Amino acid sequence: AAAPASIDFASMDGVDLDHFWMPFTNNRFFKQNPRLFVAASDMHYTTADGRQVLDATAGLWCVNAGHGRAAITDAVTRAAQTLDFAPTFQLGHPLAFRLASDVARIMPAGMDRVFFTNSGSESADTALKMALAYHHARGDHTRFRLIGRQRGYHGTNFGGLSVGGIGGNRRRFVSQVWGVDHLSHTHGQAVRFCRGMQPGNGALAEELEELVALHGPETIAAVIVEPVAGSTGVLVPPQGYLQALRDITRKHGILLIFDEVITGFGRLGKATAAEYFGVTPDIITTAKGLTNGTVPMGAVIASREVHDTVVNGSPEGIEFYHGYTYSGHPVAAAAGLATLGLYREEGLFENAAALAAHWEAAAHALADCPHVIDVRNLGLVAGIELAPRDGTVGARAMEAFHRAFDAGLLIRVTGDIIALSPPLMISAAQIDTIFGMLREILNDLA
Ligand SMILES: Cc1ncc(COP(=O)(O)O)c(CNc2cccc(C(=O)O)c2)c1O
Repeated sequence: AAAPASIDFASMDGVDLDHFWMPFTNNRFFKQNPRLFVAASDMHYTTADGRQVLDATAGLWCVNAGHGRAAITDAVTRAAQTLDFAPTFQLGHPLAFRLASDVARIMPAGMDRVFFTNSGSESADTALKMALAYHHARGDHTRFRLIGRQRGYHGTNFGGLSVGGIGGNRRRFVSQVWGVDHLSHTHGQAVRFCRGMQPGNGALAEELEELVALHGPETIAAVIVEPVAGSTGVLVPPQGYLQALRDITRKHGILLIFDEVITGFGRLGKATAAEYFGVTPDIITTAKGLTNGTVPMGAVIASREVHDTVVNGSPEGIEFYHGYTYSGHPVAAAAGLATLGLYREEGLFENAAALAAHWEAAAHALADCPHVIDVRNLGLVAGIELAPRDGTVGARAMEAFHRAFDAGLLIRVTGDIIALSPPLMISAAQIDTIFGMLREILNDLA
C-alpha cells in the first residue's frame, strides 16, 4: 500500500523550521539560512530548490553504496510490511540472526559474535561495557580504566564521550570520575602531504607502556582507538602503530577496541580497517555503512573469546545486562542484509581499493592551492587542511563548505579541515569532478 498522500516527502511546503533542535548545528544561522535536501539518488542529493549536489561525504560517512538503492528500499519496505517490530529480549526474529551471520562472515577470523545497537555512540558504549563485563566474568574486578586517545571521536553518549578526545565535545559534560586516560593523537610529528600511511613512529605506541606503568595493568580494561581518526579531520596512523598497540594490549591482558564506525564496510577498500592493516582487535564497533545510512543501526563485533568469556563466565540467566529496545530491529536488519548484499554483488569494497591510488593523486594535486597546509589520505578518505583565517579557527573551511554547497558539491568540514569520504560506487571521473570543483573553490577563497 502506498504511503498516505498526507505525507509530503519531497518539498518544504508548509514546513516550520522552529521546532526541530538540530544536532551539532549553528541553529540560529541555519534557521536564517536553511540548506535542505529533499531527495537523493546514487551520487547526488536534490536540494529543496531543485539543484543537484554531488555527495563527496556519503551523507555523513555512511552512504557507502550510494543513495536510493532499490535493493535496500525494497527490503526495508517488505520488512516493515511483514514484521514492523519484534523484540529481541528473550525473543527473536530471523533477520537479526541472518544479519549477524552476514556481518561475521566479513570480519577478521575469530571475530564472529555480533551485538546490535542503533548508532555509533551506542556501539562505543556497548563495546566499553562489554570490555568491563569480560574482565568481571574472568574474576578480574580491578580493571575499570578505559583509555582513549586525543582527538578521538566515539560518539556523544557519556561512555564514548569520556574516552573521546575532542575537547569541545566533552568539556561541559564529562567529569574525570570515569577513570579514563588518553594516548596522544598520532599527528604530532606527522609528515605533511604524506601519501597514505605516515612513516613508522613506534614511540607513539610505547606511550601506552607508560600509561600501563602509571596505572598498573590490573586497573586497565580496554584501549579504544579509531584505526583512522575521522571526525577530527582524517588522521592516518603511522606504519606499525596499530600492531604495536595490539602487542602491548595483549601483553598486559588489556582489550583492544577498534572503533570502525567510519572505516568499516569498505572505506579503506576492505571490509574493515582491521583487515586492511592486518591487525585484529578484540572488539570492533560499527554503524553508518552497515545499513548504508538508510535505517539507524550499529553492530559491535566481539571475538569468540570475549563473547564466550562473558556468556560462559556468568551465573545462570542473563549474561550481559545491556541492550536496546531496537537492538536487531527487523527493518534495520533488512536494510543491513540488503546493503551487505550490494557491497558483495557490486564489488564496492574492491572498487574503493581499485580507485584509492587515483583518489590519492587527485587529493594531493590540491597541495598547491592557496591556504592548503596539509593533505592526508587512505583508501577513499581524504583530509585537506587549510591554514586558519587570522584568529578565527574554522571560518575559512566553513566558507569553503558553503561555497561548495552552492556550487553543487557536498563536503564535510571540521575546524579548518575538509574531510571527504564519497560513496564507494564513485567513478574515477566523479573523483576528478570533486577535486576539480574543490580546486576552483580553494583558488577563489580568501
Ligand atoms: C568513529 C566514530 N565513532 C562513533 C561515532 C558516533 O556515531 P553516531 O553519530 O551514529 O552516534 C562516529 C560518528 N561520526 C560522525 C557523525 C556525524 C558527523 C561526523 C563528522 O565528521 O562530521 C562524524 C564516529 O565517526
